[in-house]
Amino acid sequence: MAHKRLLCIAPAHVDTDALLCDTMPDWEICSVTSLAEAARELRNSHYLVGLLMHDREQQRPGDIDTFLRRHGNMQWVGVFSPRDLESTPYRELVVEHLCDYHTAPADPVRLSYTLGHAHGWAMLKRRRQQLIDHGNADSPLIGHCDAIVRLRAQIERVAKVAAPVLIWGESGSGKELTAQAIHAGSERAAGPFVPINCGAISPTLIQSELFGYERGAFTGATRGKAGLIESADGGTLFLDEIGDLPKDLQANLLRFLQEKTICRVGSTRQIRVDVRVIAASHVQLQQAVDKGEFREDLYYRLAVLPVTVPPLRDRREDIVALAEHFFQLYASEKAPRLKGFSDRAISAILDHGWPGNVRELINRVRRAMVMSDGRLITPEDLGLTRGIPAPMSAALEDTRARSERSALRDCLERSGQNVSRAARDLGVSRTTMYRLLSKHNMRP
Ligand SMILES: Nc1ncnc2c1ncn2[C@@H]1O[C@H](COP(=O)(O)OP(=O)(O)OP(=O)(O)O)[C@@H](O)[C@H]1O
Repeated sequence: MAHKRLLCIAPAHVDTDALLCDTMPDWEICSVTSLAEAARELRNSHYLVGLLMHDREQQRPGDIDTFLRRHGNMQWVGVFSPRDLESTPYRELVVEHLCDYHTAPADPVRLSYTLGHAHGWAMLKRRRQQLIDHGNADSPLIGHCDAIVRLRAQIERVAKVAAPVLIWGESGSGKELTAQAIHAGSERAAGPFVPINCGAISPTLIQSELFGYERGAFTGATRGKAGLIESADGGTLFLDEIGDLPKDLQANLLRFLQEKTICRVGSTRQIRVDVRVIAASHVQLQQAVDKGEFREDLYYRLAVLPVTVPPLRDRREDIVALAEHFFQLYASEKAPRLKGFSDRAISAILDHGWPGNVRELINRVRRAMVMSDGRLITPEDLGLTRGIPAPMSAALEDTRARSERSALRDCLERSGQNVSRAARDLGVSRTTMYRLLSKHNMRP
């Protein structure tokens, strides 16, 4: 059992020994009388739990807010007079920063239970953070379900050999992450990992992008340039959406895979390149081969080691852990009061089909973290309300409008009233940003 330590901030006239020591004999308690003294103590010592017994004469709400914001990694319990709790700034403090509160005069026994719970809660959070920080140190892929355990084992196996890998998986399921993991686990880990999305480069440019060009190869080519294959020398080339590679380039790629040499556009000189190729596709390439859209010989060259990334809907046991991982990952974008997911949100996450896979999950969680108005993310914040008994639509509209207004205000404030930056932070276009500002009668 971890040693329990409490930092207690109380006015000088409160006898904290008499209040706490009898009911909390197993705790080590440090009592201080001001926020400044508490800040000094926290610079030198580590505490999981703090008790703030409010001193109206000495502590203004703004000072308490600044102090608790700075020390938000602890669990704080407050004791306030009933009069304090009638005023909005104090109620805001309680909601924003405290895990629980009592009204003065506090009952020692009840207070000791609350502090015990706060300590248990802090331990759980610390354990979860340790898992997030270190639990997956060997693999960037979060998850413990059978499908991910199998995928990790496959990655480990194919990383050890040099043959080409063909990764299949739905869009957003983690194909590039899988390719990165194979590269990181291979002998080439110190070399470059060069990704290229074959579907995103125009067919007229892809040849020179991949193979490079010599000076004078075409109008405007005033200097020669190495292509992506050359720049991956000693490392791994990741060809995403390989099914989109034009037919003539499929022939060039096949030649490179067979001969390990390339020819820049506008040159006949063969350049030897040492690259491992990992290709990926969201369509079953075999079907493209059957339809004559993809060269069969290239397919067999690439598919020496096939790896399948399962869709998120087949990894139900991991979805909540992934959602919580991304909540932690983007914690700096959320309001301090936001503590996690409501039970309804967890049910909605589990019920959703995730057609956009992990990328959709990331986008929904990030959006919810910006839009949420409360302490816990709701299905509405995630945009997952289908199939869940909805609150009355007027109330929902009202909640949504309030969320939008507060997200717009926060983002504009953070960006120094810069509309483009605020739009980027919110993940919307500038046009949508202006539409939202006008809808809410707001001006940057
Ligand atoms: N198991 C996982 N653990 C943690 N993050 C993941 C996991 N799977 C995917 N991601 C994250 O999800 C996002 C999408 O993954 P990735 O880009 O690898 O998917 P993809 O299948 O290559 O997508 P596309 O087909 O659209 O190119 C990335 O931010 C990635 O880091």
